[in-house]
Amino acid sequence: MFPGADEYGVEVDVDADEVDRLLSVGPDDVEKPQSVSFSRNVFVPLTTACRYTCTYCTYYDVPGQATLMSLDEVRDVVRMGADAGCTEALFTFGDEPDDRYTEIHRQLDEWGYDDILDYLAAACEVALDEGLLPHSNPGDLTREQLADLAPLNASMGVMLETTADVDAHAGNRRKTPGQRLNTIRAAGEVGMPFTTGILVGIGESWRDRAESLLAIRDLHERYGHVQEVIVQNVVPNERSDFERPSIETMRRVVSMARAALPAEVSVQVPPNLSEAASLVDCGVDDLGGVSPVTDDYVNPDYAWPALQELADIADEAGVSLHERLPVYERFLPSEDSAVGTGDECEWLRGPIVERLRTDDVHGERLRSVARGDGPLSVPDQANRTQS
Ligand SMILES: O=c1nc2n(C[C@H](O)[C@H](O)[C@H](O)CO)c3cc(O)ccc3cc-2c(=O)[nH]1
Ligand SMILES: C[C@H]1O[C@@H](n2cnc3c(N)ncnc32)[C@H](O)[C@@H]1O
Ligand code: MET
Ligand code: SF4
Repeated sequence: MFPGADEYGVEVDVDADEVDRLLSVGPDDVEKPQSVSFSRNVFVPLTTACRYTCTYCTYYDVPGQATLMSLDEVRDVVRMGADAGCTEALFTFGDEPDDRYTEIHRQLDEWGYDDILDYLAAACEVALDEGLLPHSNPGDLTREQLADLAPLNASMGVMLETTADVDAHAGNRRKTPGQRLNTIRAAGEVGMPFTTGILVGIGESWRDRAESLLAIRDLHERYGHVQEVIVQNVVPNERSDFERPSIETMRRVVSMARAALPAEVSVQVPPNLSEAASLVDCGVDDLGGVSPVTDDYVNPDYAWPALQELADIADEAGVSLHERLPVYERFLPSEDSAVGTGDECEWLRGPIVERLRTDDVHGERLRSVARGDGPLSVPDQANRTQS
């Protein structure tokens, strides 16, 4: 069983024969997708405080130096995103800061919030109010924490990273495979469309990669909630000198991911970190969230490609490009229009469905993306006086 799995009572079924099968899979064994998708997002790094210290990470600040965005700042950035035609507010930040971050706890207390997740809920409400669909990745969560955030998120995510016990997660405050798997399972239990993935090049073996992908498949087979699996290559930064995996390595891991996962689960690579055009024929069918207005705060040295570059990636790979919402189509309410009319939706809760159906300029935009009205169509600056 994987490290830490006992502690959380997570049992995942990883078949040894399947691991062996995946170890022999390469680019010739998978089908090329017909199209690739992406989502237009605005990145909201709520806090730079984090209870962990992953050695590959340049995102977090040490206690005493961490920052917390105010809700006014959140509103400014999501509004800018909505005006630029984005559909997604991406809330990704440090895992729930521990007691060492007195500055963060003091500030949250002063603003009247119990903890960072309570504050995240308020930030999601701001994003919805400004016309965007929240996708939150605040790190590891319990089922109760996920259930509290579920009504305010179109989808959520956490990278499994790896099922292996790697030095990159060493130390007494660290990610454990058991806790990550527990988070992915909890998302399934509450019925939350979910993004997860593996980080490639942090000291894991080929066998670990195969096992990680099969662990994700097993949890998806139980709950049906995994919408996409990110195959993310580690990149060096000013804090760490991890070697970037070669393109041959990435082609083989992406092929493995495609061969491991059922067809309804997308395989994503981030186009700012990887040579995406050379990975499409290995099964990549999604380029993730791309922002016209904010940096990738997790990997700030790696700029987002412009929309034209995404079109070029698709062209070079010989597939079409289309824009999607942060939640994949199969989780949307099903009857009639792109976002349905009935009261029943298996996956999305009231505030999200209401946002999708609101009769304003942002609702129009979300519905047009849901209908698949043209890959690169962005309205001219959304006119607020009309909304
Ligand atoms: O800009 C980034 N977006 C990241 N995203 C955003 C992601 O590309 C999109 O939000 C999803 O595709 C949903 O549309 C993540 C989302 C997750 O749920 C989990 C991990 C990541 C990782 C990153 C990342 O490193 N940088
Ligand atoms: C948000 C996600 O970003 C990834 N992440 C963190 N640091 C790096 C890095 N140096 N290179 C690539 N990905 C990274 C982790 O997988 C995390 O879960
Ligand atoms: N801290 C979270 C995690 O590692 C969110 C992404 S990293 C900024 O899962
Ligand atoms: S990757 Fe996430 S959990 Fe790890 S140190 Fe960075 S912010 Fe914290």
